Amino acid sequence: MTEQTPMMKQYLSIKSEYEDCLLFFRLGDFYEMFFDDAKIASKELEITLTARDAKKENPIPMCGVPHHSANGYIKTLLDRGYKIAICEQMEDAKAVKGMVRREVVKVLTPGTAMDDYAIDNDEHHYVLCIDMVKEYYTLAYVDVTTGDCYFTQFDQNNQTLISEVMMINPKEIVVSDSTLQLIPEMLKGQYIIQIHHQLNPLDDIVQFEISDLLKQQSVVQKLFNYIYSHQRHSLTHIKEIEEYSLSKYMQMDSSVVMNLELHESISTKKKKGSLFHLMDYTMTPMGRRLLKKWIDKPLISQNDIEKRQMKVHQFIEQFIERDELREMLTGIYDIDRLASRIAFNNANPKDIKQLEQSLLNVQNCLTWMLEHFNISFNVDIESTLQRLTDVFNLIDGAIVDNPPNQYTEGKLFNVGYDESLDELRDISMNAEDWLLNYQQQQRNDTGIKSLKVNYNKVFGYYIEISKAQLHSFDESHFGYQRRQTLTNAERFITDELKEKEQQIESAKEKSHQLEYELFIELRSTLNEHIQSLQQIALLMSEIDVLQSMAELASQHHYVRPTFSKDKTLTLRNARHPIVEAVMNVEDYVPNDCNMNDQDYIALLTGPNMSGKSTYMRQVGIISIMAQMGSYVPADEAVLPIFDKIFTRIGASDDLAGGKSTFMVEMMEASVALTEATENSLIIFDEIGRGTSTYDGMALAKSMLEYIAKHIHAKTFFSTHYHELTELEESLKPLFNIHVTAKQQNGHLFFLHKVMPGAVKKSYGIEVAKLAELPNEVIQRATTILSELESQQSTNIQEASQRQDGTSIELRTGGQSKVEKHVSEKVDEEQLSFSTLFDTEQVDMTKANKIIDMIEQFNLIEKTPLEAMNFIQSLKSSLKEE
Ligand SMILES: Nc1ncnc2c1ncn2[C@@H]1O[C@H](COP(=O)(O)OP(=O)(O)OP(=O)(O)O)[C@@H](O)[C@H]1O
Repeated sequence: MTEQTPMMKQYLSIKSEYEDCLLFFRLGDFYEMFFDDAKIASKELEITLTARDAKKENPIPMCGVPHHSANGYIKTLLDRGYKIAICEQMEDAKAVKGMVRREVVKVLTPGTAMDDYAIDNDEHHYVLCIDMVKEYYTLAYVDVTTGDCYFTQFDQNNQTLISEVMMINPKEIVVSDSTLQLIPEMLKGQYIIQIHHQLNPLDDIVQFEISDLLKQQSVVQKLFNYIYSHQRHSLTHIKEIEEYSLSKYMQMDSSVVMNLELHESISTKKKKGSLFHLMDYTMTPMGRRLLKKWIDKPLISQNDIEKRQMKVHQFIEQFIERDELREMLTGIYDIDRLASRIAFNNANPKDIKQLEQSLLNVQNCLTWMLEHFNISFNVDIESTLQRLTDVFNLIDGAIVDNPPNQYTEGKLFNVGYDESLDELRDISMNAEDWLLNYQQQQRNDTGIKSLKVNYNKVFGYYIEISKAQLHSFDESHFGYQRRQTLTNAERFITDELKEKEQQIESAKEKSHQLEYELFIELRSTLNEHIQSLQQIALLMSEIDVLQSMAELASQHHYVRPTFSKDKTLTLRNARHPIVEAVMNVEDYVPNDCNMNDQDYIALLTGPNMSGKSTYMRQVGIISIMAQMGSYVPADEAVLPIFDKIFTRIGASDDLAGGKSTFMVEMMEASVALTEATENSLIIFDEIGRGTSTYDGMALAKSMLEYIAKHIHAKTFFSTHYHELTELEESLKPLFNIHVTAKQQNGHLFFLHKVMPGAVKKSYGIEVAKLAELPNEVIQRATTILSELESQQSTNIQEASQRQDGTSIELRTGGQSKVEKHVSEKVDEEQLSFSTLFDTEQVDMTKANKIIDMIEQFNLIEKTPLEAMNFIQSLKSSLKEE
């Protein structure tokens, strides 16, 4: 081992305390990285890997980034999940002999970084801690940049965990070693997971409101320990932890967020094309974050939903006042994040001034609200106005209009804010006049008209006389001392000038120091108002989201939905808001939808590309929008309140998790079938197509039967298995609908209109033709299809003949019809057709007779008792025959 230089020793000693971080080690104008850190950083940042002591036996790998442009590099590394320790020089290298003292000033992690460049205005930056307590998952998460903090717990169910984590979308997840084993692979593949080690008592760390009960939760302790170990800062700005239960909101499985494109478009993975993007007419970053939260957590209390609707309604009605309000909202900065910066002592003078400007605009908005709208909020507007006036006056009286970014540069405070500061400033301000006077006086004394008094950084103030004037000049006579000789001039100082210079310099220095102290003081006074600021931010974000919903409804002609008590679902002329928004409004074909507690499974058929997915998705999206309190894209909307939504749409692989398309499909279906209730909405798009036709069809059919028998959830089920449409005969709640298309002159036209009944034809080959598959393939497919179709009809004929002229369809169809009517009334499996009528002894003629009698009797209209009596009499009459 070669002996390390003192600087490398210093590096290694600091690095040993930050093993899990990339250490950005400040050397002059660069941050340097060494050893493995350098190898990682050079690869990730695509910068050159060099070596220190290249000529020695063991050169040290090294790379670096310029200090002034480090932010971009840091952000890249954070986005890729690295932790970064920033180590600065704590002394002026020129002023010290030997090693400069260096210290780590901050540790940045993807979820705890507070700097502007590392955070996205429109999104929360949550750090999420997951823990396991008995058979519960406990989750605690916080956004240190805004102070929002939440806690929830639920049964140990990995699907629920995945859904909830995807909804939170944390920047990093913190777990202990033991919990790591339980975390589903899918989450490990998608999120940055950090292992948590140390645990200090919570009391030493937090200084915000926290109930004793939550304090005892190990997940809360672990979360704040993790944050504290990186921020090393008191967490005064963290808002009171909001505890919620998943059942307080509409629950959506993880595929809903993706399939209904709540956050991003499936095809582009961008915000554009998502429901969030469509709905976003907010004017502030705080509003934007709240809108996202409302999309993720639709309400289930009708009362709460209607309260929001009423507010949206007022904003819609008063559109002129709303326009004014929107204008005023534009001038409001991110008060939540400004408040957090104040609490973290990293707010600069510009931040404080932005806060002041925001408060002025908030004041205007709230006064406007009081004058023109009659909307009440959880926070009282008048008392909020009073509190914000206090903070506004504080800043307004203190900081100048255009302050510098740094509070070490002076010129921050208004004249009159502090007497001593004014005095110090007078000295430097008056210096100018003094110097002009002094120059004039020297010119008079020496008789040299071109004499100048000037200043430079190295020599301070000096008197300059040109060489041409020097011959007639006796410097000692005037007490001039030579300072510097130039080609054309000589520079002097005098005792008087030196003394004045010291006075000016020290006044300047003192005033900077005083401004710095005053700024720190102002910041800590503002710190006492953090809670008020956070309340103001919450109120403004709510106003912003509500006006945004009003703007959305007005611009797109949406309607206010109502909620049914009897499980009716009626949509008239409903549209898919995102699809509609990207095409001409008149090109979109609106559709109706009708369901009730008797008919609640819609089996949807239609050609590919006709609009089946769009139709089903629109019902899901409309339900979410309605339960957010928003208006919806339809002419009329009556909806049940859904407790949960499940979707299985399109192909999605979980290759990272090692699961095939079909496996994912079955898992998603399984979640829906086990968790859905009669108040849920299930959207299944072509379930079963990932396997053989018969397997797929069998699975699809049995799922539909299961939903009808056990779940009774509102279900939309699209399929290309036309055989399934026959279920309408036997499965009472199921009804067929189809999306229309027409074939004309060999061309296929999509009409996108949803109509009752099933389609008889798939048009698969016609759609393939539209996709411009080679003509030869299309023609061959047409031949194969007609061969298959004639083969199938021969098989059916043969089967009928084998049954000695008895139609199989009639037999099975008839049997199930009886079973259905009977079981619907008596709901006992043992009373099925076979046990009731001993099938062995019922021939086809008898079966048909039974069916006729049942239909004549109109069993379906009767009470269970009447039904039972009728069946008993039927049985006896059959026996007698
Ligand atoms: N109601 C509508 N009005 C106008 N255009 C529509 C409508 N519904 C769907 N479309 C258009 O048709 C395209 C295909 O729709 P969608 O994906 O819903 O078809 P699909 O029947 O589910 O197809 P596949 O069976 O191949 O999955 C959409 O991208 C949209 O452009």
